[in-house]
Amino acid sequence: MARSGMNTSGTTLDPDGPKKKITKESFRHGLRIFRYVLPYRLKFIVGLVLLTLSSATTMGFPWVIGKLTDAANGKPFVLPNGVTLSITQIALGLFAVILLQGTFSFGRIWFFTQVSEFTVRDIRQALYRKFVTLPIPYFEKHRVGAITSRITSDVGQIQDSFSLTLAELFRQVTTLIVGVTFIMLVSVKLSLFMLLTFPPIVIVAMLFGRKIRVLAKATQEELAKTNVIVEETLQGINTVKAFTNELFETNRYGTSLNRTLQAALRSNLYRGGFVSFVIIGLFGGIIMVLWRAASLVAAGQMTIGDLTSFALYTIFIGASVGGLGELYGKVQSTLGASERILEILDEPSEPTHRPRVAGTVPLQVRGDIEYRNVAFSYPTRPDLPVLKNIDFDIQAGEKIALVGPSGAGKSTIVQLLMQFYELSGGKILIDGRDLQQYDLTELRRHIGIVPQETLLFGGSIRENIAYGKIDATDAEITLAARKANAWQFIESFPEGLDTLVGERGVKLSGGQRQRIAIARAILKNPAILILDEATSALDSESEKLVQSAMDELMQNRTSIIIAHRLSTIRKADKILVIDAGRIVEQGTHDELSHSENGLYANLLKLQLEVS
Ligand SMILES: Nc1ncnc2c1ncn2[C@@H]1O[C@H](COP(=O)(O)OP(=O)(O)OP(=O)(O)O)[C@@H](O)[C@H]1O
Repeated sequence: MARSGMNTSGTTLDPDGPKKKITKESFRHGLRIFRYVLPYRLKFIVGLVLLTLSSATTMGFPWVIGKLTDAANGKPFVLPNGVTLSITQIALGLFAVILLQGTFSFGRIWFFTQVSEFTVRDIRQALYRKFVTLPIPYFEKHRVGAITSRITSDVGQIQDSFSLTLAELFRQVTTLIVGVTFIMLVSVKLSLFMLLTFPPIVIVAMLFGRKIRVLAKATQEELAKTNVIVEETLQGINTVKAFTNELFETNRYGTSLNRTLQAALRSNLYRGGFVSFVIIGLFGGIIMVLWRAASLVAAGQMTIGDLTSFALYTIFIGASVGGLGELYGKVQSTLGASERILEILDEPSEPTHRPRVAGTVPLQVRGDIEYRNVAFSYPTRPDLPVLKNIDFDIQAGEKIALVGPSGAGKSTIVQLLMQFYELSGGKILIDGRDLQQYDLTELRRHIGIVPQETLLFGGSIRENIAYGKIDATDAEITLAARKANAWQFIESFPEGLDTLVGERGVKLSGGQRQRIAIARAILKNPAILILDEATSALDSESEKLVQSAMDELMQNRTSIIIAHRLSTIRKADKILVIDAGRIVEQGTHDELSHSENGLYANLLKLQLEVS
């Protein structure tokens, strides 16, 4: 699970969770993400060449400055062919170096960012395609927040890497190698002295920095905890007040705030220490090197120009050593992110959307259904059998009602028909053929569903109805809406079918939403229909409209209804009474209502009493 750090304003930072140690294995694994770069390898190579050139020009800069300083000190710069360059000429050369450096940098950024943008788009696309084809159990085992952060923050992390980190890494390493070579060329004695002084200081500073990061993270975690308290109590403010726990909650928040404060103070102590260490340690080191250098210059073993070059290279080297430490952390996060992304991409998809074998006709479904000794437990709770030995037949065109107490397993029975889960035992046949042998997509195309709670997507009513058949014409949509008794209310909106619904649109009532769902199903025109009746009561007018729309929809289809209303149950050809995952009774309404001690007769009595 990704854990998010928080900055002091409480927004989420650093979504990469626990960092991984860079091992050969994790490195090799993370590198697989590069296959998404392959299509853009030409751009990548151009970027790399420009990066090399820009690094080279950067490294040439201190060298030319040294020559300029020497020229100022009366030691002219002589080219290998014997030509002496004037100060102006050297300065012009310096200008040329900078001009090149600027141009190369532009090109490098342009090419690398292109590669990263294209790559990131492809990775997001691949992830999304994977998400929607993952089987349902995956979504029950993982939180949606965790899944979406793969496509947002993890991909973002990778984007940074391709556009920045990689280039930085390359540059720092070349700076280090070239820089050390150059200072060695300038003065071996001073270089050795410098290398013994500086790197240890930089390494200590890095360790210091790491400690500070750990402490900062602890502060952020404490802060996150205080935020949880605020959120929790504000969301449940009614409960807080009803239990008169205002003082208790205030104290709880206060305690948590104090913990944040302590953590923050501790981290600030280190922060202060770090700054004074940098001032004393780093500048102390500089003083020591300068002292040594000054002695060398005084002894005539080194020119002022060499000293200048040397000092500049030293600064470059120091910066790159420091930068490498930071980059190490970034590479770690990137490897972690890419591993998490690859993990999802490697998940097996549902075998949907298999291309149809050429020459075969589209699947026709009549609608005979058989459940043969079906046993089932949910993958998240494998030890809890939800269905046991479910065995029944439905002839094409029949209406079957599933009734039974809450939690009996009715919804589970119909979910299995959609093949959302794998059976633990037994089999389900449609038109005499095992469900397993169907192409999932083709099969689901023939099953329609009207759920208890209709999910409307943000958009127009038209789009929401057309969800049942994406390419439906306006006439088809209108006809479906009419048949679903939805046209009346749609017409009453000024924008008609274009009325926006969902989060930012009009709010439809429960009955209206159901009729939209029915219109969707009518458009889809499936051979098999699953109706999950809403338990919440509608007013009688709305109830009548929904009921007659459902009757219209059920005509000439095999229908399985999770029934809560007597009127529906009476009309069913057969009723299956489910209790604790078994079929305990089956028959028509008349048969079952007369069996004295039957569960159905009892449920019936209860419902009559309620109404
Ligand atoms: N996704 C799931 N993961 C794990 N267990 C589940 C899941 N969905 C349902 N269950 C469990 O399976 C059992 C049967 O649930 P199901 O939803 O099929 O009952 P139901 O008869 O449709 O109930 P209701 O009438 O209240 O909707 C319940 O014990 C429930 O807790």
